[in-house]
Amino acid sequence: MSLRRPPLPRILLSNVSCMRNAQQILRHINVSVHDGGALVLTGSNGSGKTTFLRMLAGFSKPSAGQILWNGHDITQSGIFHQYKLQLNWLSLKDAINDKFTVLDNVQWFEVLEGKYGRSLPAIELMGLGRLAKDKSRILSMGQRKRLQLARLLAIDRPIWLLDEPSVALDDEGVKLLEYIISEHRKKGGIVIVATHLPIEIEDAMFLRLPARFPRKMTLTDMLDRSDFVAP
Ligand SMILES: Nc1ncnc2c1ncn2[C@@H]1O[C@H](COP(=O)(O)OP(=O)(O)OP(=O)(O)O)[C@@H](O)[C@H]1O
Repeated sequence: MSLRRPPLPRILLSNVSCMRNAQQILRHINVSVHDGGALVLTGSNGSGKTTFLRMLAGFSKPSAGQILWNGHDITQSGIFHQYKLQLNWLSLKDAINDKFTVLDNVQWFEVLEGKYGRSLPAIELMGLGRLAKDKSRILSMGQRKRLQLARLLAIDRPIWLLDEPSVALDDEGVKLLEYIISEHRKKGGIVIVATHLPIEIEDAMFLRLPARFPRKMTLTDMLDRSDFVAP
């Protein structure tokens, strides 16, 4: 009988902690993500969701523990060089040049990636086809977000790191976001999302980061606690 080893997770966080300005933001995080997997980060404002994504993107390093990609520590320079080519980062800063057309704002990234022909279909899928030749400065907030999502599709890298991707999207936009996440995962892509808003992602793992500054207990909290005895 041959015993097959379980496949190595594509991404593994092993006992990862992160400090910012001498303050502990993330503490002892252990999580693994396989191809086709999705991880949803939730938690209150300031709990460290963006910090988590930035660490995965390599913008900051863990203060303890390791982030492994294919079993290799991403902070090693040779590995990081290959790892960063796998990443597609979507943040609240949209990096849209208002003077460029909608199409140019997607195509420019696609060309840098050495790819061709994906931008217009992506823009159309995201419902911006009619605006493709317009200057990006006329876009609404939700349309700007759709443009960012079109970029994800045009660049087409395997690991998506999405910081609040549904902010400013209408219901149809959220459905499109859910659709492209699902299609990406079917191809073996990985999606890691920080969000406050509900996004339907099938079989996603959820990681709720604890509040960094828990609010003070109110009288109601105290009365709700079964072990609380009034003085
Ligand atoms: N550059 C920095 N230097 C020092 N502290 C920082 C820095 N960036 C973020 N922080 C702190 O790290 C903590 C976590 O911030 P982070 O942006 O990761 O939270 P978040 O969960 O994404 O919050 P939100 O839900 O508001 O987007 C916050 O207390 C914040 O003040």
